[in-house]
Amino acid sequence: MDPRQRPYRSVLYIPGSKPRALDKARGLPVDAIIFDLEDAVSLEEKENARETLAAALTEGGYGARVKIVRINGLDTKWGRADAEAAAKMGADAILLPKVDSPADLDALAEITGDTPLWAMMETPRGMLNAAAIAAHPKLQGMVMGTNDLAKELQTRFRPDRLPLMAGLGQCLLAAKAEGKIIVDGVYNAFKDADGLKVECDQGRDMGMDGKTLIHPAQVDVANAAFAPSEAEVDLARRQIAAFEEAEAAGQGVAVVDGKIVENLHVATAREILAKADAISALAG
Ligand SMILES: CC(C)(COP(=O)(O)OP(=O)(O)OC[C@H]1O[C@@H](n2cnc3c(N)ncnc32)[C@H](O)[C@@H]1OP(=O)(O)O)[C@@H](O)C(=O)NCCC(=O)NCCSC(=O)C[C@H](O)C(=O)O
Ligand SMILES: [Mg+2]
Repeated sequence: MDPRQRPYRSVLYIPGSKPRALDKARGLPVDAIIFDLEDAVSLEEKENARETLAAALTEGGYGARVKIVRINGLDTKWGRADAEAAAKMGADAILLPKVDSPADLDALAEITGDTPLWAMMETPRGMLNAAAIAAHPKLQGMVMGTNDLAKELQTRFRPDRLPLMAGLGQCLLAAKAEGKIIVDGVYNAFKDADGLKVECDQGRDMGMDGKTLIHPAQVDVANAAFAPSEAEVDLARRQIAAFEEAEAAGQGVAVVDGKIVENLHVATAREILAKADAISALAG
């Protein structure tokens, strides 16, 4: 399936060092997995995690879930070996942390060849260079690293994420301009389903494709928030039908529920139906 057409509602981080979690993910209804060698893995476990992860991916069992390996930065002592190993793990993509500029992706691509790349967007310089990073020919998707970004910006946590909005907006514009996937940052309080829902809804409203997650308990909330609702699907069907009827009558505009429907609304309606179909196909 074209990577842009498939759902990315729930993107779960799994520490590459934890066999139980690596196994559990084989049965979780997530759209994508980030197999992590970076921040979820302690310094003592870095080398072992690479081997544990390679064994889990060789064993397989992750089905249609998109498999993304997050390596350590190339400026760390593990980065190069991670990149070389990740390129042989059969992953769908490799995720580079703390991307500051397209040159960081060039350096990774020299090691990983044709494997598609994803970028962690989590530094002030990365925000400023978001357009150039999104335009990189090997880049498939962006992941917002809101913990690192908050740290670098010295923000305080706010439920409305106002201090992060400039960065989130900048990366969204960049990703959309280049037709790349973009998924939102994690919600750290993994037992707070209500707070997670608020943040997922905010990300969905902004146009994010999905949310990165840190615990299985967060999956259902994200899947629901980033899927088209029944009401949205129903409206999309009615808009398409009304527009086709208007067109047949020689008109360029239809009216549904008191609101105009033009070509561009029909395009959005078709995208909503395509996403709903893709989600049904995954579930089936
Ligand atoms: C947060 C955790 C440390 C909690 O772990 P734990 O106490 O083991 O949780 P539970 O006992 O509730 O776990 C229940 C079962 O679920 C499995 N589990 C837990 N987490 C995951 C997971 N992420 N994926 C798959 N399975 C998971 C446990 O193994 C239990 O299974 P079982 O025993 O068979 O019943 C832990 O959830 C965790 O480590 N989460 C990941 C943390 C992480 O990935 N952090 C790094 C990513 S966040 C980040 O870096 C973002 C970015 O860079 C930024 O800057 O913002
Ligand atoms: Mg980070």
